[in-house]
Amino acid sequence: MKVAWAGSRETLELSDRMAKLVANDPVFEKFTRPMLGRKELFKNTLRKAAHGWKLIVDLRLTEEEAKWLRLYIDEPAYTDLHWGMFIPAIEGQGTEEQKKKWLPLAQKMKIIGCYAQTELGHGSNVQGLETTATFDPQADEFVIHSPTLTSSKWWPGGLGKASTHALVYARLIVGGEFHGVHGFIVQLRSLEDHSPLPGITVGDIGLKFGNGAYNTMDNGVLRFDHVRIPRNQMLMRVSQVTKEGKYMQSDVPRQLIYGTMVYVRQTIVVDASKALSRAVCIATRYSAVRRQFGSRNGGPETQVIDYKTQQSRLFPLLASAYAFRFVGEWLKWLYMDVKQRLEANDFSTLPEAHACTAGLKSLTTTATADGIEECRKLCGGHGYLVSSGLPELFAVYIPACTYEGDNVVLLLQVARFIVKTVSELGYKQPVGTTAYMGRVATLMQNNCAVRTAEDWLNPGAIVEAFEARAARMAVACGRQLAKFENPEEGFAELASDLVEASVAHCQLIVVSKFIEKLQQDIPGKGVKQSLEILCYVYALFLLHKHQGDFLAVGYLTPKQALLANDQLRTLYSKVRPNAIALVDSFNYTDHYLGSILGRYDGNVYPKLYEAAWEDPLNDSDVADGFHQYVQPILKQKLHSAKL
Ligand SMILES: CCCCCCCCCCCCCCCCCCCCC/C=C/C(=O)SCCNC(=O)CCNC(=O)[C@H](O)C(C)(C)COP(=O)(O)OP(=O)(O)OC[C@H]1O[C@@H](n2cnc3c(N)ncnc32)[C@H](O)[C@@H]1OP(=O)(O)O
Ligand SMILES: Cc1cc2nc3c(=O)[nH]c(=O)nc-3n(C[C@H](O)[C@H](O)[C@H](O)COP(=O)(O)OP(=O)(O)OC[C@H]3O[C@@H](n4cnc5c(N)ncnc54)[C@H](O)[C@@H]3O)c2cc1C
Repeated sequence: MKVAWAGSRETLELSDRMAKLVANDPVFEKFTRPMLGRKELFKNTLRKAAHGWKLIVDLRLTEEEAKWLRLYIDEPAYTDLHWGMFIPAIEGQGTEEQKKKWLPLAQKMKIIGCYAQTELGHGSNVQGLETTATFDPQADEFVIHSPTLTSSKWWPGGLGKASTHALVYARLIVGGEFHGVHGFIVQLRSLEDHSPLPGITVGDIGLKFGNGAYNTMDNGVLRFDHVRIPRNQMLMRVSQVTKEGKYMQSDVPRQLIYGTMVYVRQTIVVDASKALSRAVCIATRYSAVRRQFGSRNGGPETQVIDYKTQQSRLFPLLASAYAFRFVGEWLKWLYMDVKQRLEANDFSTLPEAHACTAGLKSLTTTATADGIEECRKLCGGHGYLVSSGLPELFAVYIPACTYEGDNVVLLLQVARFIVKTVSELGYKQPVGTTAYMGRVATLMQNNCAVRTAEDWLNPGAIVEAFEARAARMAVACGRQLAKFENPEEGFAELASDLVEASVAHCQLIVVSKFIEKLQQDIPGKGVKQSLEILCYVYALFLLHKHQGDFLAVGYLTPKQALLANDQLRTLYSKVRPNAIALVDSFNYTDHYLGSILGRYDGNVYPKLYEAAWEDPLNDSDVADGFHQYVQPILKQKLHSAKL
């Protein structure tokens, strides 16, 4: 199962090597992180990033190894935005000449870049950005300016203190005409002494949610006062401005300017399974250690993992972690395919890639953020201790529901794609993830054939149920929209229903990709069978949770919904014997898990007890401040017993 989770034996060995490298290096210690003040915390992150980079250079790590190293270091740093957004943006939107100039500098870390798109006033609405880039043909330069307070760049990671350069998204003005938002490489700080260049005001935006957590990152604010950059620092693959001041659009679609977001959304889906599996690993191991009630004749109490309620909350999350792992693998493939096509100027699959990355980013991050919090509750009171690892994991993870596109805004993008597909059904055969809509007549007509709980153990029955639900919800939205004279007004009015239809479509993708994965050759005794059980748990859990949808569209009867739930209970009993093995298969070191509750050796209580004494409050028996603030109250002489 370790191999199945990792993807291959080579990846398992490689990731294991990187995990151990990090776990055994004292520089990457992270247990004191929540106790550190902001300055200390940030300096420590700089130290870790420098040490990480040194290892990459000294050990000549490959890109793949460096990515695993970053994962196991487990600390957001400015380097994420440099490698994860600044470099990919130049790769995707720069001309060959621009790539030749900027990529070697960035890849050798001679410059440090960030991705400065969001502003104080606008994040989701990219076309609403206010920063301007006005072309001055006399000087052959762009003038970058922040005309209002709300145009201040706000949020970019790495901008606050570390970056020397930024990829700034600004409204292009040529000859007094606006040409929409484009990307510009702007130097922010001196390469000599790191001080801000003239016309640049830059700093950190302040503390964020939770202790430690995302506060290792210097999310920044940036303002420009008529800052001049050479013309060739506008990324010009999509459109060009000539020396003479002529704006030219190439054949490349304008949406390619959003290409970096598509890339990162894809990586976020892959990462969702890592964050969720980590929380699930902690909660599962601890649920086997923890015992409450049920002692008979002086025997041991019941392990909480044996309670059906614990299983019905925990096992769907375990199954979701595996489901997200496999859909992430598929999405990576889809992205690589689109990337190759884009390089060959084939843009036909870009809308599908946008809809899939946006929808799956939204679906998996929402489920993961909620899942981490559920795991905290599954660990009872001890889950609330920082030493459980869950509070910091939650605090660091939840912004994923907002960054790279607010999850609701992204589902509305999926809705546009679905509605368009439905409206074109008469004359255009849908392909890819919407191919099922080509069978819409059958899906609208056929009803579920399940008669017994065992009938639900059938991939065909499951896929058809999810297809029928998604198709019927999409068609219902299409019919409702048709009643509006103005389609945009209709879209705004029906937004909540459209979001639900998008969720149904995305859940169908995850379920189908899990089932497709099981059609592959999966070596290892019992591995495929265990994955099949998890796949059914994932699908039937969703079906149970959203049974209202399946019933409302008239595909299922209440009896069939009840049978699905009966089958789910049986499946939980099948997961139980292998639950610990299924989380051990993630192959996480204790360092990476960062949790006393999730320790591999299960030695939870002695370690919790020991850790309590390490809290600074326990440095002395009498706390600082006692004599000043508590003792006077204790010694106070009141005239009356009543206050
Ligand atoms: C420590 C030691 C380390 C050592 C070093 C080791 C190094 C190793 C390597 C490490 C690598 C690390 C990797 C880490 C990964 C990165 C970490 C991530 C951290 C997160 C940081 C966060 C960053 C951000 O948040 S950046 C800002 C993101 N912002 C958004 O997402 C904004 C959301 N809004 C939008 O996307 C748009 O504005 C939108 C889509 C909502 C609306 O846009 P619009 O212009 O108004 O468009 P619209 O009219 O609706 O649609 C027009 C048309 O275009 C289509 N469309 C829209 N978007 C896209 C798209 N992206 N692609 C393609 N097509 C798109 C849309 O569908 C419409 O189509 P039609 O209907 O056909 O016209
Ligand atoms: C930790 C973190 C790191 C970040 N890093 C970066 C970075 O490196 N670079 C960068 O450029 N940006 C970064 N961002 C910014 C991030 O991309 C934006 O915050 C994000 O895109 C959401 O935009 P917003 O803040 O404008 O939200 P808003 O759009 O203001 O959202 C507020 C509410 O309005 C709703 N809403 C908005 N529009 C609609 C609509 N059309 N229909 C229905 N509901 C709507 C949303 O659902 C949400 O509930 C980061 C943000 C965070 C939290």
